[in-house]
Amino acid sequence: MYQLTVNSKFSAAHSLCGYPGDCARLHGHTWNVQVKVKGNNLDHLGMLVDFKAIKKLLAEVVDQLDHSFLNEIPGFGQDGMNPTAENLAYYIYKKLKNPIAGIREGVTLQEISVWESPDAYATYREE
Ligand SMILES: Nc1nc2c(c(=O)[nH]1)N=C([C@H](O)[C@H](O)COP(=O)(O)OP(=O)(O)OP(=O)(O)O)CN2
Ligand SMILES: [Zn+2]
Repeated sequence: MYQLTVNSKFSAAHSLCGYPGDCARLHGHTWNVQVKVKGNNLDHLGMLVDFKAIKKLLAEVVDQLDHSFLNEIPGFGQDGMNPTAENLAYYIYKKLKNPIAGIREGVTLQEISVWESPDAYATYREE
């Protein structure tokens, strides 16, 4: 099995609804995002998939989050999920699962990790 990893980041504000502390107030982070893709077979170039293809798909999602107020992004906020690192990892996973699978047969999205700070991150994968 081969595994590819691509990293990106974005800056965004959020507030955690119901949080019993200062994270309920408006504040921001530079969020680091990591995509892991897996598959068993390489193409004629010796690639699982071109890193550029993963970077392009990730950029499409990240660009929508960059310099946003996450609570206002559809799927988050009062009628949706609290914008925690866990829920951001889930959100990005759901956005990327099908596009990644569409790059090439046998290639699947393995997991998404989201860092809220250098010391704390959450990972979502389907098991
Ligand atoms: N499991 C989670 N716990 C927390 C999340 C989260 O997304 N998932 N988020 C927060 C807040 O967003 C908070 O802003 C982050 O706080 P923290 O990691 O503590 O970062 P700080 O920069 O504030 O560091 P300190 O060491 O607390 O000063 C909280 N928890
Ligand atoms: Zn926060």
